[in-house]
Amino acid sequence: MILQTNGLTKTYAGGGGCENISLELNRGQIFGLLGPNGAGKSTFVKMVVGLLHPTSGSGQLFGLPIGTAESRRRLGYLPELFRFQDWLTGMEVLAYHACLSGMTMTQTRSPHMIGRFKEVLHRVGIEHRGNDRVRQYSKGMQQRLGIACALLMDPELIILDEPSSALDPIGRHEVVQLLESLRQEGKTVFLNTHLLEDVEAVCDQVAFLHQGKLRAVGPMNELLRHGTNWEIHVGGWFPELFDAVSKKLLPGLTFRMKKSDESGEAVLDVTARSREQIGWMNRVLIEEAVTIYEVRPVEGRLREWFLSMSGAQEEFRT
Ligand SMILES: Nc1ncnc2c1ncn2[C@@H]1O[C@H](COP(=O)(O)OP(=O)(O)OP(=O)(O)O)[C@@H](O)[C@H]1O
Repeated sequence: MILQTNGLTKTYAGGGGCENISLELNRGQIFGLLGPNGAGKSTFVKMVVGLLHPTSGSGQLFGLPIGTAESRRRLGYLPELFRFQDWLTGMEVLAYHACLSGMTMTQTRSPHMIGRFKEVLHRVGIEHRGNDRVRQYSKGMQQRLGIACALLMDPELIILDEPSSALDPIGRHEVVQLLESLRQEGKTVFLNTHLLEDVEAVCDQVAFLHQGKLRAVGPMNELLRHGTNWEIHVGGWFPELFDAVSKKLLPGLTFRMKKSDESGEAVLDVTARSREQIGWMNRVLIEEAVTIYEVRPVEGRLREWFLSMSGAQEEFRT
């Protein structure tokens, strides 16, 4: 096991933080931690890398207590809000990070290390800018440099907090490819991100944080299979029913009209947290004298899952 946390909790003075997080991360996995803004994702990661002291709970990295220098030796980390010394060149930033990892300046000037700096810059696609100062980099290039810093010492575990937030679609695609190549090399990756397409493309395991609490964790295929999206084909539908039905729904249960025609036949696209909620939806429809012709699950997508887990109460009308 690479990472294990037991009831990890951080409570900030003004509230917020995260509560009682127990997670396990196995070697070779790409793990995606999802959640809306302010859910507590960065707080969790900061405790794991030793930047924040937990209020309670514990964790082990490589079997060593989190927060210790020893537990960090095999770890590469890209913080969410990174700021580099913008008067340094990309190569110099990497040399500085090598020194932070325990090397001397003389060692960073060895042909081996110069080669390594060029290699990681190449890996993130900015090798041609290595001798330019960081202040001349775009935000996306700085983010790429941050990923290069995380990979620099060839860590076994790479923790990336929002690695693609400043990248254009090509850059994001390249990050997904990079993550896949890291997995092929047997590395383990922990990813905090809002970019659901990236998570869908690459993660094996997904956890969902909401208001500081862990709401779900498991293999992505399994979580999506527990399908949150259903189609209900009905008869006897008329537009005024939309509000009547909406008023009776439970948190996490939402629907939109997918199709409807003048004869009163309609297809409702329903997002639910559980099968029981679909039972409730059927009951509500029957109470409104709607005829149900067919109820069937639709293969889930991460976006729908994310919205239903967040308890999004938005209803869409088409
Ligand atoms: N240093 C701090 N002091 C006080 N409260 C904080 C601090 N850092 C974060 N918080 C609060 O803790 C909660 C979780 O914040 P955190 O940054 O961990 O969330 P997040 O899921 O990473 O959000 P985002 O996706 O927006 O980066 C929020 O309510 C936030 O306001």
